[in-house]
Amino acid sequence: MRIDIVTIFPEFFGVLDVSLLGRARQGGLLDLHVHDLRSWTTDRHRTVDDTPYGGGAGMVMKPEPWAEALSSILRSDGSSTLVVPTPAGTPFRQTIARSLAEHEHLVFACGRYEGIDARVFEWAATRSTVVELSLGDYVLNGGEVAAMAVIEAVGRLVPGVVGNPESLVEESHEDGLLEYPSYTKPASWRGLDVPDVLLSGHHGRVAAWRHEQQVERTRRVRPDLLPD
Ligand SMILES: COc1ccc(Cn2ccc3ccc(-c4cc(N)[nH]n4)cc32)cc1
Repeated sequence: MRIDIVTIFPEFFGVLDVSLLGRARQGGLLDLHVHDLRSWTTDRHRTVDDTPYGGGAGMVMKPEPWAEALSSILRSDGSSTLVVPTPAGTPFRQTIARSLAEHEHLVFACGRYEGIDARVFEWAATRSTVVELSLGDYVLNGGEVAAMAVIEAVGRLVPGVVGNPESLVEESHEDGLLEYPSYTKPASWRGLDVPDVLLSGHHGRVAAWRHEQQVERTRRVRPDLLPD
């Protein structure tokens, strides 16, 4: 999978050189490139924003630099998917992460200010698939944090990135339920004991207990995830 990120803060993504995704990049599993939007400006001040038509506070990102950047990054055969973090997007969930992990080329458009001129996405939709995503019902200052979260959630699903694919199966949201509580040594810690069933060595009972814990935790914390 190739991932391109366009941002006015390229240094923000330095962290993608470390940890799991860093190793995946070195191993050639993830081909990740970060671009500075200002590279596609033509004026002396490298301007990327201007005042909003219709008035209002803040500034809007100009369409021209974005069109120049995306024209040189989006694939000409229409196979690219443009991922646009925005407060007004579809809520990002594990189902979307799984779907995006199947795509060959993801391009992340990280806006700032009050967002990007809306015509950019109308134009981009004629040459790519455009997916507008919200990280949640709260407001960030730009798209970078959201893009980082989506890239990590998607990147870890790419075959080979996570050492043991089994560990991807029993995770929160993977089967529509929250994960069960996990424990490790010591069996007793500050007067708190690991549930006996986990020490029983009886795999069937352990599996049943873990599923019960998933359902109970989901019912308590996220009843919205349970079927009516
Ligand atoms: C019109 O209201 C606003 C419009 C934009 C902004 C700042 N901003 C600029 C680009 C950008 C991209 C994503 C997000 C974002 C995504 C989620 N889930 N929260 N916030 C925020 C973003 C603030 C408010």
